[in-house]
Amino acid sequence: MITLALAGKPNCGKSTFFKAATMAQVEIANYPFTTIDANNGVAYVRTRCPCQDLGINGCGNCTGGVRFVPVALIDVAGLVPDAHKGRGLGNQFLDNLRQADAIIHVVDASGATDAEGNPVDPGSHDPREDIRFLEHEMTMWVVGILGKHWPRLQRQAQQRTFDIIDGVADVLAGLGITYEDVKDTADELGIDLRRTGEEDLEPFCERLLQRTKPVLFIGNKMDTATPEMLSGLKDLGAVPVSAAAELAVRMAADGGFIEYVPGDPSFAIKPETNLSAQQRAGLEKIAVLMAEHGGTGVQGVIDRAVYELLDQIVVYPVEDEHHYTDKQGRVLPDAFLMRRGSTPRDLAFRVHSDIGEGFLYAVDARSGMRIKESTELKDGDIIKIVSTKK
Ligand SMILES: Nc1nc2c(ncn2[C@@H]2O[C@H](COP(=O)(O)OP(=O)(O)OP(=O)(O)O)[C@@H](O)[C@H]2O)c(=O)[nH]1
Ligand SMILES: [Mg+2]
Repeated sequence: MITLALAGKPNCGKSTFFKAATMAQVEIANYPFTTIDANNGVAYVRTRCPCQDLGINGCGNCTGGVRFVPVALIDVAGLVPDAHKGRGLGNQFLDNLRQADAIIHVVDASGATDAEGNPVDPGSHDPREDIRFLEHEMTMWVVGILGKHWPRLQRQAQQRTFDIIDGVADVLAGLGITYEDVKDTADELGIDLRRTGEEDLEPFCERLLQRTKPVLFIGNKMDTATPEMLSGLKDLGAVPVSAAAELAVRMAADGGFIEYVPGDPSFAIKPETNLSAQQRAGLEKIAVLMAEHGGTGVQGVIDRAVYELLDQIVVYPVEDEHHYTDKQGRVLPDAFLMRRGSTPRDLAFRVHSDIGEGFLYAVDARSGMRIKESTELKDGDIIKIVSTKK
C-alpha cells in the first residue's frame, strides 16, 4: 500500500491532520511531543468512480460517484532542528520515515509556535523558517547512516569487482532506495561515488531523498494564520490547510449533524438536528473558512501527494468485462493505485503473482477490445485480465 508520513516540528498539528484523515483516536494537545510513538492508520484518496460513466446507479463502492481508495498514513513524532544529532527526543523519530513513499511536511502557518513547537504569541514566529529544516534533518540523517558504512565501502571499492552503487543501495534498502535511485542520482550530479569523501556526501544524499521521498508542504492552522503569513507560505509552495476544521466537520458528519463528503468544498447542516447554538456557530465559522479556501485542504493534500508527487493512477480489475463485476457479481469491487506507466501485466501481478505469471492478455472493459501487455494503463481503466491461472 502507498504510505504517506506526516512530519514537521512539534505542535504543528500532525496528529490533528492524522485524526481528521483516519478518524482514529489519537492524542492532540497544545504542547510539544504529545506524540512519541508514531501513529499508523488508514486514510483515503478521493477519485471519481467509473460507475458514473457506465450508467450504473450506485455500484455499492462509492457515494454518488465519489470513491475512496485506501493509503497508509503515519503520524510521526515532532522533529526539531538538529534532530539528526539527537536533539529533541532523539533521532529515532527519523526512522519512522523509512516506510514513507512521500512526506507531508506540516508547517504551523499561524506563527503561534516557535521552532521547537512551544506556544508563543500568535504571529511572533515566522513559519517560513520552518520549511527548510526538515529536508536538512532528513539529509543529515541519511548522511549519518551512509557515513557509518563509508570507510568500508571506500575500501571495498578498491576492488574492481565491487560496485559501489550496489553497496550504497544495499545500505539504504531499508529506506526503499533502489540501485536505480542511487545510480540515477550519482549520474545526475555527475559524481563518482568511489571518489567521494564522507564529507561530500551531503549533496548526494539531499538529491537522493528528493527523488525517493518527495515532500509536500502544508501551511496548517490557516484558520488562525494572517493572510500575509499564508501568502508568504504559498509563495514557497505550501498548501493552506485547517486540520482542525476538517476534524470538526468529519466529527459532525459522523454524528449525523451534517452532510459532508471529504474533499467537498462545503457541507450542509441537516435540518432538524439537535445542534447547540455554540456548535452551530462553530460550524458556520468553518463554513466561511471553507468557502474562502475551497474546503479545509486535508483531502486535497492527500490526493496531491498520491496523484502528483507519487504519480499514481486508479485502475479497476474485473472478471466479467461485460458487467464490470467479479465472480460474485460485485460491481467494480477493487480499485488499485498504480504508478503511471504501469501495464496490464503489472496489474496482473498486483492482483496475484500467479495471475501475473500466467498472463495471456487483457481486455479494456470500456471498449471491449483486447489490449497489449505493454499498453500503458490510464487512470480509471477497467481491465479484465486473462491468465492461464485462476
Ligand atoms: N487553530 C488551529 N489549531 C490547530 C489546527 N491543527 C491543530 N491545531 C492545534 O495545535 C495543537 C497541536 O496539535 P497536535 O495535532 O497535537 O500537533 P502535533 O504536530 O501532533 O504535535 P506533537 O505530537 O507534539 O508533535 C493542538 O492544540 C491542536 O488543537 C488547525 O488547523 N487550526
Ligand atoms: Mg502529535
